[in-house]
Amino acid sequence: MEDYKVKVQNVTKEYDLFKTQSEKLRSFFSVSKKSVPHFWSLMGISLTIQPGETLGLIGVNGSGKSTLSNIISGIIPQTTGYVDVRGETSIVAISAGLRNNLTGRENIRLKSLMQGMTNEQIDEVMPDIISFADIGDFVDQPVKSYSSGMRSRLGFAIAVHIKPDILIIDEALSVGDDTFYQKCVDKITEFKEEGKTIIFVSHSLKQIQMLCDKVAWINYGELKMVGDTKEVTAKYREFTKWFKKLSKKEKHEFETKRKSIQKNFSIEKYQKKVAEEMQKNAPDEKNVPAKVHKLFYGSVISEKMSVWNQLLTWGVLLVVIFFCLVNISGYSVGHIISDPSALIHPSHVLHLPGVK
Ligand SMILES: Nc1ncnc2c1ncn2[C@@H]1O[C@H](COP(=O)(O)OP(=O)(O)OP(=O)(O)O)[C@@H](O)[C@H]1O
Repeated sequence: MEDYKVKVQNVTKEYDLFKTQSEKLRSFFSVSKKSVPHFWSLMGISLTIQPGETLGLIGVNGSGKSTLSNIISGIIPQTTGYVDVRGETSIVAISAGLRNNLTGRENIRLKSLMQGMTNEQIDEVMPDIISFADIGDFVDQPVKSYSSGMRSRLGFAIAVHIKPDILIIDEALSVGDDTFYQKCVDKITEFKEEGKTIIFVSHSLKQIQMLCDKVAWINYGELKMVGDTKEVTAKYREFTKWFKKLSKKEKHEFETKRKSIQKNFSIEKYQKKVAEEMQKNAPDEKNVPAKVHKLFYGSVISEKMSVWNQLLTWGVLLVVIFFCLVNISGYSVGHIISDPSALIHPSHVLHLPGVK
């Protein structure tokens, strides 16, 4: 069996850019394919992370790093593709999961319980988490009153103390002060020494170079490069240097072009391309399109209703309405079927008091 901790294969993520909630609801029930603008945040990412490896995710703002780490941590589903996270994994994405209305202490208990810890284990680790987070009396205040630094410190403290198998750190070190930063780096190093797997999302190439064994550069929804930390960060630096030298107009044009590719991405064409490549690499392989279809959709729960499900929903709704009307009319179902007009001439005659 292939030895990996995390494997993502041909992963895409599509967002519908609805303007209002009602537009979203209408589209859910609509059978017609009236187009809503789409945006493909990821356009086919494949990578593996070995046990004990620290993978850095880099890329410009909006390139899809958080989308990918959220998919790996199970916070959001992928649109297509295969995601396998192995072992007894308890993943914590620091940027996510704190409940604003609960206090720091309640959040610690909630997240720890969700990770499968018992109340005794939580009581034992609680003082360590509070001390690591260094949020003082705020621990009994609702998280909504915290500064971004305090939130991040609490998130990080919980994440590292509940001892996950895979730790996902998404931009968490950018908000703390130097002392906290050093504490986090020490903790991450401790994790690495214990052989834990880490996914580290950061804009700081210095942090990436210090902590990561391997780096994946996500560029406007695509995996531009994955491999040795030094090589990938050097290429990324070249790119950012080139980008910074562009004029404001050129930067805008470049970004508009990239975003337009993400808006017009065709999943059907991509699926076809993957099938062609697979067939080219293994000419004797049978049923390649079906295999690729399974790879794309086999482990995905559709966020949208298929046409059949929509028709079924409408069918059930109409049957329910029909039986309600039959009930109100007072006739039998057989009678209504033979004479549908009876539906609008109920058999009951309402006698109002004092009216003959
Ligand atoms: N819920 C959503 N609906 C629509 N678009 C979204 C949604 N979430 C993310 N996106 C878009 O997907 C793209 C990728 O976002 P993501 O947050 O993954 O990027 P990122 O690389 O983590 O960016 P940053 O470095 O700024 O945190 C962005 O263009 C973003 O606008």
